[in-house]
Amino acid sequence: TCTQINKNAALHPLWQSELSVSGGTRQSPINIQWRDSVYDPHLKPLKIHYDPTTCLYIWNNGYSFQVEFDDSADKSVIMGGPLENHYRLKQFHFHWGAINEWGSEHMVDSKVYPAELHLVHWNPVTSTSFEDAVMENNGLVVIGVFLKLGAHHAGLQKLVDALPAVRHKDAIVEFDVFDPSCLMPSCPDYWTYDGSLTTPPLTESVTWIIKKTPIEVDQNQLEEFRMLLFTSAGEEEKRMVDNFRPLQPLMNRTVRSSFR
Ligand SMILES: NS(=O)(=O)c1cccc(F)c1
Ligand SMILES: [Zn+2]
Repeated sequence: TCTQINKNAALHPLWQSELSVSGGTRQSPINIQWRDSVYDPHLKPLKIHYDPTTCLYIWNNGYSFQVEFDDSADKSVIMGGPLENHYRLKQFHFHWGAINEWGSEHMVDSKVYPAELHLVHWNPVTSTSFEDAVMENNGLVVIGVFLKLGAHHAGLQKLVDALPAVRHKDAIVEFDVFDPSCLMPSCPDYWTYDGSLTTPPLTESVTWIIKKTPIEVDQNQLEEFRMLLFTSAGEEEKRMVDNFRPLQPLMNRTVRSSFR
């Protein structure tokens, strides 16, 4: 069952510290109850300007595959939405399940998706580096996009084609021009709430922006994610699946929506 898997996910070495993060009041991910979210008319449209030439490389960090960007200038930035200033794109990565029945970190009315994309940005106005921003209140903004099973996603395929080259933990391959805007749904609607990183250090420094509408990817593309490995070359192979954190308590938080 889903809870059983969640427990397994929580016991994965990565999240062993999971059980020890006490005192957290704004942990992620959460289940977004649509009817409890509050429409906020002051929320602006999210503005996204990614420069495809800032894309650097793709690598397997042992719990996901991650695409890193050159964040030494304000070239790939987001602004607007709930944000007071602009934030720089640092990296994006995914979370997914062993089968299509689960895999996302956030849920909407307890509906779970087979995978979830996270685009990670940091605040260059209040921090001098991504590493600093990780420790800053509202130092980070992560845009979450749900993936659902459906049509082939041509933009994603360029990423999928690079995955065999980063099958093992710590593998890295140059990944040149890529515009992650192609992974964004066209619908502007989103929810936003204050939360945390969903992997260690689990710091409570994230303004989450969760897109309401999923993007569609096909079965073959999801299966390519599941062929990655948690393990390094030479170790006994462990498939990289179920790399999501279990739901965390909402506690004293309100989820705002940009749409009625
Ligand atoms: N999964 S996540 O909360 O987006 C995340 C985890 C760790 C580091 C980071 F920059 C983002
Ligand atoms: Zn993530």
